[in-house]
Amino acid sequence: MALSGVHKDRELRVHENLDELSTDLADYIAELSEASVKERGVFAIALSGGSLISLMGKLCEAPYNKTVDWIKWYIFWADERVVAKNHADSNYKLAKDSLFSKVPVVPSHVHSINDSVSAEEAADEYEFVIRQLVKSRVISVSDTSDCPKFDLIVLGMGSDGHVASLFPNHSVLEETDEWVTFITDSPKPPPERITFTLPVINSASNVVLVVTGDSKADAVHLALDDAGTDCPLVPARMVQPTIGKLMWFLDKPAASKLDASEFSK
Ligand SMILES: O=C(O)[C@H](O)[C@@H](O)[C@H](O)[C@H](O)COP(=O)(O)O
Repeated sequence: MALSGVHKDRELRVHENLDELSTDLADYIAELSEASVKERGVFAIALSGGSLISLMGKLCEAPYNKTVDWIKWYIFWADERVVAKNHADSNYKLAKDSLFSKVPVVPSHVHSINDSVSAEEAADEYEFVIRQLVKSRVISVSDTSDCPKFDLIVLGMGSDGHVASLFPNHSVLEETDEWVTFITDSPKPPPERITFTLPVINSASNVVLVVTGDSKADAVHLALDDAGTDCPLVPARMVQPTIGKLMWFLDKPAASKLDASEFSK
């Protein structure tokens, strides 16, 4: 690892290269899975789309393919594009093809959205599914709110600082009543998406942000450094788990505009 730093309730790990980052990410997720299965008997994980999925790929290789207790995994999407499940844009398809077709997850534990209804209906239905699984304790409930407490939510970040499908200056950032909401005007195509809201993300036991490449360096700086009041508030900066742990996995180009003081804190 090139550098690491702990500040308040978040930790940053900056890696020399993507290979090293992927190994560390697989180790970290495997450890969280083991701890959760030991404590609760299950591991409820929610994923986003984008490059983080291929960066999670080592989880499906030795030794993790054999050591992770895959049948205890319950898989969700922190955001999903409202397209058919077999469409190239589907986050479900991406994760299935790259990860879950390679390890013995239980098909009925994989909770993808209903792709045959509108974005609004898909969000409502997805929230209903999550509510049922909170009732049956597959997903825990937050100690501080009525929100679900996922064992882990894995997020990427766009170069505009968006996370999940929570985009800068979008009213979706203010949604606090719903657990899952929808947008029809995503600046990143495709336009129709469902997304966990900030209260749900911030209620998780663990949140991981996986961000690589120099096109993200400005947004990483805005998300993590002590920015002035005239700096734009990027959604990634609003990811602040109430009780849970926040971990950023970065490569050196993505971390290139961070204040060096981050690493001595
Ligand atoms: O479905 C999506 O589009 C996402 O969930 C989105 O939030 C993604 O994670 C980021 O845009 C980062 O994507 P990249 O890592 O590919 O840049």
